[in-house]
Amino acid sequence: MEKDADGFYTPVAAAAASASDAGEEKRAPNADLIKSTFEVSVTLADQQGDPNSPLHSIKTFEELGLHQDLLKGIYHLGFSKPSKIQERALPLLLANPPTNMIGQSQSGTGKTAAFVLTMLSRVDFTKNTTQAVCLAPSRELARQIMSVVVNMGKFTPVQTEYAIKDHILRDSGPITAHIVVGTPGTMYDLMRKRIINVAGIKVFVLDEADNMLDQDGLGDQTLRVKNMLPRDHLQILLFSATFPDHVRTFASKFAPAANKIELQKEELSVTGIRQFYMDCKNEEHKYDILVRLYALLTIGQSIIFCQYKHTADRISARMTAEGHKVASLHGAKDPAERDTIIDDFRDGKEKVLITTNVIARGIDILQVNMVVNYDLPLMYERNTGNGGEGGHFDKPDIETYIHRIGRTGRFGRRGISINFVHDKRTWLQMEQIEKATGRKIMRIETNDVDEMEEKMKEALK
Ligand SMILES: Nc1ncnc2c1ncn2[C@@H]1O[C@H](COP(=O)(O)OP(=O)(O)OP(=O)(O)O)[C@@H](O)[C@H]1O
Repeated sequence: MEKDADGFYTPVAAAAASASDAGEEKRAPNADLIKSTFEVSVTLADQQGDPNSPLHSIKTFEELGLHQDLLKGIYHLGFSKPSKIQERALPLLLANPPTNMIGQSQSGTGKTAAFVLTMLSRVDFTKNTTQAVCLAPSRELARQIMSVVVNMGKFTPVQTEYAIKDHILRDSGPITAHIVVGTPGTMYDLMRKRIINVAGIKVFVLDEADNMLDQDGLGDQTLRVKNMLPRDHLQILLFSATFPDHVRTFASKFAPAANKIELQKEELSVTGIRQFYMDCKNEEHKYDILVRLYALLTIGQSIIFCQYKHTADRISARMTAEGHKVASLHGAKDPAERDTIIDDFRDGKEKVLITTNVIARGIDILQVNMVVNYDLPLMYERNTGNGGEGGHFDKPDIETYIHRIGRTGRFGRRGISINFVHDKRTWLQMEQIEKATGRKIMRIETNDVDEMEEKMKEALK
């Protein structure tokens, strides 16, 4: 991938420029923004011409009713044609009067641009007050969304601010940024303390909406934020690759009378991701196999998902001690460290990232061509007996599986996912995943490194 000066935009510069334009030297809003490598591969053109592809569109961006300054931003990012979700959603999102939207489209098909363009289109830049807020489940995703806002808004005077932990200086005054992106806990805090003035907010976006609304996840915090917002004239946008049935009903209440773009069950994951499994003998064997895969993991970049933080730490410490270069990231690390780890990975300084579900959703790093489910994603189920005390992890978490493997195969690229199974229980869990997603998971022999290599290289061709 070539990184020429034009195709490799550094949001830091734009953020600093927009901060100083507004005479706001004190709080450079996006000073820690990541570099984004918005590279577009030639194969995309073919896929965008295929009517069955989620990247297909018959319209151009010009036909979608976007402002000239936003079209410039889009082309600056190297986008030439909209994807299906962008083509279908944008005219509905931009129509007046504003209507709510529940938008579902496979991982890596460009949902972010759809809601970012809506926020940028709805902001009145003559008013220095917050008009659009966007919530995401992790700081990593919030920072990534912000880089899209800054990049797409490069030719607009947009002012932005974060609502993520440890970002806002304690003595900082009220936020006047047009668009605020963050995680629900911090967003709520800033609204409650009136650092964010909610009166002018007219767009409320939930990325990874099913996760943000889930009562077992961030549902309570998200609802608290919503209750702070003006009730009239608020356009609510919910986007995700998955909307399981138990969230769908709540989503419809949360965003009443919404336009809906939905996927069928069999369309949930993109076809460019080839799925494999490896039959390991036991937990220790899983580790051995991972180490044997190391050379393959570093051909491009890879993400290894574990169920627990301590597993991620343990295997990364062990691999590091054995001379391999890996990084680990999870929610118990402090925010500054998390930012450095993900930025280094994004920049390709680290090739293998061992992590938990914290980055299972939304993270867009085009060079990631392999995802390993070291542990399959499992759902916490509360016990039904004994007054509901306690619970256990036994059922596969289908949605998280879809999001995890979706960290590869972005926007038509090829990718591989490998699941480690090691006993009857994990085998059955994988079978359930296969059934629920309707996609075959192929076996790869664990003791034949050549076969492994051959199959994987073929899958990436
Ligand atoms: N019209 C387009 N042309 C070319 N590239 C695009 C286009 N729209 C989006 N992209 C690129 O495709 C990639 C995936 O987009 P995005 O991250 O928005 O996916 P998503 O649908 O939000 O996925 P997820 O469900 O995993 O969050 C990004 O790198 C983005 O820059």
